[in-house]
Amino acid sequence: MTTKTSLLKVILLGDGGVGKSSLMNRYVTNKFDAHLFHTIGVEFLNKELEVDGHQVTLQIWDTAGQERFRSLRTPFYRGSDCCLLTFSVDDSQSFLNLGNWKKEFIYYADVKEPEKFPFVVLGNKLDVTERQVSTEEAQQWCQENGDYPYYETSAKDATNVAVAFEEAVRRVLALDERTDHLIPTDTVKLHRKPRSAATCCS
Ligand SMILES: Nc1nc2c(ncn2[C@@H]2O[C@H](COP(=O)(O)OP(=O)(O)OP(=O)(O)O)[C@@H](O)[C@H]2O)c(=O)[nH]1
Repeated sequence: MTTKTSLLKVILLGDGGVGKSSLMNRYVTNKFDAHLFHTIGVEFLNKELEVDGHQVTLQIWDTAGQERFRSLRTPFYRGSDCCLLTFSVDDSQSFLNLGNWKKEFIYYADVKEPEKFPFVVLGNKLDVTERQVSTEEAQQWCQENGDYPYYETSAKDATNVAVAFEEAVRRVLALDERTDHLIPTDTVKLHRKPRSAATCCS
């Protein structure tokens, strides 16, 4: 019997500097770089995992948060199975911008039923001492905007990073059986390259 693996595309969106690349790198390579450059365009990494008995190849797309790279990132929104809306708990503006990121995603990904789409919200840089966004206000935003799961993460010390990505997978798997994503595992090695050649650098 051939084991089946679901190929899921998850995209990280949020303001420049909130830690999207760091979250992806922490999750996939378990490393943290305190001196990352801004992402230009989009890049992705794959991670294989098992969630509740399902084999999954998670394709994590990391996008450039800076406005000047908007046209380089939006073409990659389509086909996303889940969107991780990310802000930094020490940057209130990045929190205020969550709604804009959601709108941008829905528009460019051409989401037909936005109220059903699985968004997960990440409040990153939990390790910092000077917060500008409280847990309560972030939870409230999530509740009022679609009852989204909310995770406070630290890419620096790895707090909640894996559980947040796993929750994203659970949300997608819960939607349907993902039959359109089921591919034999022996074809999945196509996606095992550490970095996509089609991506730009950070
Ligand atoms: N203290 C702390 N710093 C972090 C954390 N995550 C990221 N950083 C730092 O924040 C800076 C920006 O991180 P990036 O991962 O490049 O942010 P980004 O959201 O990908 O930025 P863009 O590529 O411009 O969209 C870097 O100096 C990181 O080292 C964290 O959890 N805690």
